[in-house]
Amino acid sequence: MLLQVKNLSHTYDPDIKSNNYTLKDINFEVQKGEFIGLIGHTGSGKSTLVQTLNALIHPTKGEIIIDGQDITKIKNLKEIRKKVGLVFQYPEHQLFEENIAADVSFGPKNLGLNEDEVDRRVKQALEWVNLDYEEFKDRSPFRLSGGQQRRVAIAGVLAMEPEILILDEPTAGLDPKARVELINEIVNLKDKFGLTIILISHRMEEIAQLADRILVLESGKLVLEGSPSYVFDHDSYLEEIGLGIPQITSVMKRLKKKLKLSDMRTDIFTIEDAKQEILKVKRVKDVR
Ligand SMILES: Nc1ncnc2c1ncn2[C@@H]1O[C@H](COP(=O)(O)OP(=O)(O)OP(=O)(O)O)[C@@H](O)[C@H]1O
Repeated sequence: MLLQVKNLSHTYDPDIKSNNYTLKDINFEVQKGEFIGLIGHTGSGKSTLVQTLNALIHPTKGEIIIDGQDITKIKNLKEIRKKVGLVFQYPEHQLFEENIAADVSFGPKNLGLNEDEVDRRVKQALEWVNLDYEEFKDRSPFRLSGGQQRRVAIAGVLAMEPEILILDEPTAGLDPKARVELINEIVNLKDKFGLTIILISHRMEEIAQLADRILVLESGKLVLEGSPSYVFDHDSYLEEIGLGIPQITSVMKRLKKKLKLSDMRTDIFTIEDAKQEILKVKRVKDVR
């Protein structure tokens, strides 16, 4: 088991007896190479949770065990940053160096690595996010498209070679084309390098297509957990807590009900899969 979160609670209130907890007794596990989707209504505690995972926030109670070690007890933050990389919402706001190579090398340099190793990591990280090193290394991060800036910011975290990559709404504010490109990069990171990823997103389509498993937070509690098929089958409950299901899944559910197609699958997350399922059900009906 790569990550175990045990009885994790957090309050921002200095008076911990106030019972004003943002995270409430959260327990979950993540296997190496898994892609976890983290969803929840705004203010449910998603960002707080992921910030405890890379020690930006010290939780009020509980354990976060990575590779058998409770990171809430580790004093050396560099040790934790090597294990867990966190890409914040709008990470381009944190680009600050005059060129891209300098920006991406900031983290590895801070680890005290030698120059050759820093260079190797910068080249590799840029390659991982599909930015050509020679073409981009000397360019200013401020003269890139929004999608490219985001990729440079992600490269900066990847250059730390973390075991777990956490992305907090990586596609927020990008246009559809840049969004699709960035999602493809993220899929590549998992498929090619077997990286363990935790992704926060308000876009249910994105989560459904990417995640192996989804965690649902509501008012600081982990209220639902399972495969996309399982989680998005709880549409009434999700609606109650202010969340939707992917639009295409909703269309399939309505079609099934309206046309009384009892055999039709509704755990469908892409237009292509919807088309195939409708054709399949139609063929079965025609044969009958
Ligand atoms: N630094 C802080 N001090 C006090 N309260 C905070 C702080 N950061 C967040 N909170 C509160 O904790 C709760 C959870 O916030 P958090 O940002 O973790 O939610 P979220 O699910 O990530 O929301 P969003 O989807 O809007 O990003 C909210 O009520 C928020 O106001």
